[in-house]
Amino acid sequence: MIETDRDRAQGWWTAGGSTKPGPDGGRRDDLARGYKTSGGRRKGVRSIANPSLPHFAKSNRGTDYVPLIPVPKGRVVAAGNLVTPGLYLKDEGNHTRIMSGGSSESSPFSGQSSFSSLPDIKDLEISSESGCLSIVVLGASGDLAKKKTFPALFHLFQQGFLQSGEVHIFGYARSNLSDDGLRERIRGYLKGASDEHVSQFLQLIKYVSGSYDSGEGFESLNNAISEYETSKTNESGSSRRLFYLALPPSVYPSVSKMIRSYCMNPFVASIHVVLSASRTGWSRVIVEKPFGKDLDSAEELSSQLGELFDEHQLYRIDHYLGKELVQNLLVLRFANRLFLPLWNRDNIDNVQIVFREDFGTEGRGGYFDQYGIIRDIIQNHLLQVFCLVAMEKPVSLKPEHIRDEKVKVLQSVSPIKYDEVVIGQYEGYKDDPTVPDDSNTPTFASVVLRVHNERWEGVPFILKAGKALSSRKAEIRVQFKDAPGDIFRCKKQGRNEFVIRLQPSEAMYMKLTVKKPGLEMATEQSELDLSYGLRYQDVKIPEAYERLILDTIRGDQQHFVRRDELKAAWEIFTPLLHDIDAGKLKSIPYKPGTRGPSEADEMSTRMGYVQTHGYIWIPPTLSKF
Ligand SMILES: NC(=O)C1=CN([C@@H]2O[C@H](COP(=O)(O)OP(=O)(O)OC[C@H]3O[C@@H](n4cnc5c(N)ncnc54)[C@H](OP(=O)(O)O)[C@@H]3O)[C@@H](O)[C@H]2O)C=CC1
Ligand SMILES: O=C1O[C@H](COP(=O)(O)O)[C@@H](O)[C@H](O)[C@H]1O
Repeated sequence: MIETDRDRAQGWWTAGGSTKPGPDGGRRDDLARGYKTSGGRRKGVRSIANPSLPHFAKSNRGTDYVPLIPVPKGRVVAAGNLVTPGLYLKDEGNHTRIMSGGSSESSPFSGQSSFSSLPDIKDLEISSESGCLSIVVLGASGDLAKKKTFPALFHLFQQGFLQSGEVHIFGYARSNLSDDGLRERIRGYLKGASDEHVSQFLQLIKYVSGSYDSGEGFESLNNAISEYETSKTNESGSSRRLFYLALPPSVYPSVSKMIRSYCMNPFVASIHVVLSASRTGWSRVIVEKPFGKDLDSAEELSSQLGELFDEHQLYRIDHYLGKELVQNLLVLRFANRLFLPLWNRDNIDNVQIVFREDFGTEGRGGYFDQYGIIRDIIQNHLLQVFCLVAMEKPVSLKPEHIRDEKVKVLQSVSPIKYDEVVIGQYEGYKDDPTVPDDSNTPTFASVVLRVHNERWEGVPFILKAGKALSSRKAEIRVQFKDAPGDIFRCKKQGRNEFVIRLQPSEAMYMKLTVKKPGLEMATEQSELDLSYGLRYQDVKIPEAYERLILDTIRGDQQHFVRRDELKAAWEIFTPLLHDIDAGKLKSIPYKPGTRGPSEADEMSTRMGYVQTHGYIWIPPTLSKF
């Protein structure tokens, strides 16, 4: 990409790069990012006097230190204008050079160690939790935005996490809408509050219309953001800018380039320099799934986004990671002595992670047919849950420590065996006019993952998802082995199962064998039951999106998918997906409103799953006590 007018106007300058000099002596990757460089070799920045300035942070991407010196629009950069101690910008007509008065020996570019005592870039960002906040919803006219994104923002507003005085929300899309037009579209989705409260929230929203690939719209968007910032702080740019891409993935690359070129907080950029302590803030981008269709396309998308943003600026959302009981998994596993010695191949026979929906693709057939249930649910939502069930204990709760462990367990998954896969398609799916008549796309799949490590060797993890089934639920079912030495002769009644129901009606329960109350010495299946609705009656469980947007504002990436995690996830499923796409595995038809193909239940039995018979759950009630 070539340097844009906006870059010139906003005056982004980098002082280095890592690849070949570009045509003007700048480096190619800097040009690709839309920055203007100060020289092919790090000439202009060699002599920064004070390497311990807190204004530099290292790139997560590599070994380079590439400071960006922003020159906001309207600021006159006179030759020798001092911008920060030891650093100044020298205007050289077409070029601005970053200069300093110090010696080259102390250059921070002479080696990584120069920066070892500097705060991590993330710490710098987390510290800037106050100041005005601009939330930009791209794709504001769409389904996800009105059903999930705006309602989540509204709930945060209701709970005081977004304050009228310091937040503004910008909707951006192609549709020709007025501010009020967008507000009226959203209003009906904002539930559980007075009209007055809803109106207060809606007043925070402004709409900007523009295309997803031209500078004009994004320039208007940036002007609107800057105007708001100026009205709050008398200075454009001193804010936190959050971009939510509620868009089809096909436009991610162009929209990301536009954001990068036109809309970033000009005082804090990717690999950044903060000009003064008062001008802090950040720019972060939330990206929705699907992140690609297979390993290659996902990697291509990751590289495109990686050219534009640092990993710490990218929040790849998987809304299952925002669900209450998914967030509880690590606490359950690692804060309870009870589970520590049991959670392994010696005690656990099999694990099921199940997603069921009692409705079909409902108007989304065109999209769905391109992806199928494995890409839609299993490769992301269920695999994330799988990671939290199967991973080892992280060193700490730092996001990187947790994500390191997730990557490790993904990398330990053996290649999927096709006799451990069942795929199905519900009858009637192809009635959707947007679905081809010969579609083999699965709307149901059950896939066994095997983890080749000391803890899990031999334990099948059955990941099962389906649409148009008999019920709606998502749960994790950990089935334990039989108790050895069956002196009660109760083995046939069923095994211990620990069930974590993610939805609906969040609950966790342990199915176990007890003495049947009464005079006889007989046994039966019962449960230790923690039903959230009963135990936490006054607690409103937050929506996944609400929680994850708040995490992004706080700069906590724990519940977001890291690039290498995504890659490892695609590595597991890509060969299978390619073979399904090529018709090598056929979807078995099943009737809507059933359990899916019976072959899936047969496979679960083959994997060792023993169904409990005659177990009846009596929902607890306090009425008798
Ligand atoms: N706190 C609470 O809310 C509690 C609720 N309960 C309720 O009690 C009921 C029974 O509980 P539970 O035994 O755990 O769950 P279910 O009876 O729903 O399912 C038990 C297991 O059997 C499988 N299964 C069901 N039907 C068949 C079939 N025809 N062939 C093969 N496999 C089958 C299910 O698979 P699949 O997942 O594919 O359906 C699941 O793995 C449920 O409704 C449960 O929600 C129980 C305890 C506490
Ligand atoms: O990501 C998706 O998730 C929904 C199910 O989400 P849930 O929170 O209601 O369980 C699913 O319907 C959709 O197909 C998929 O794209």
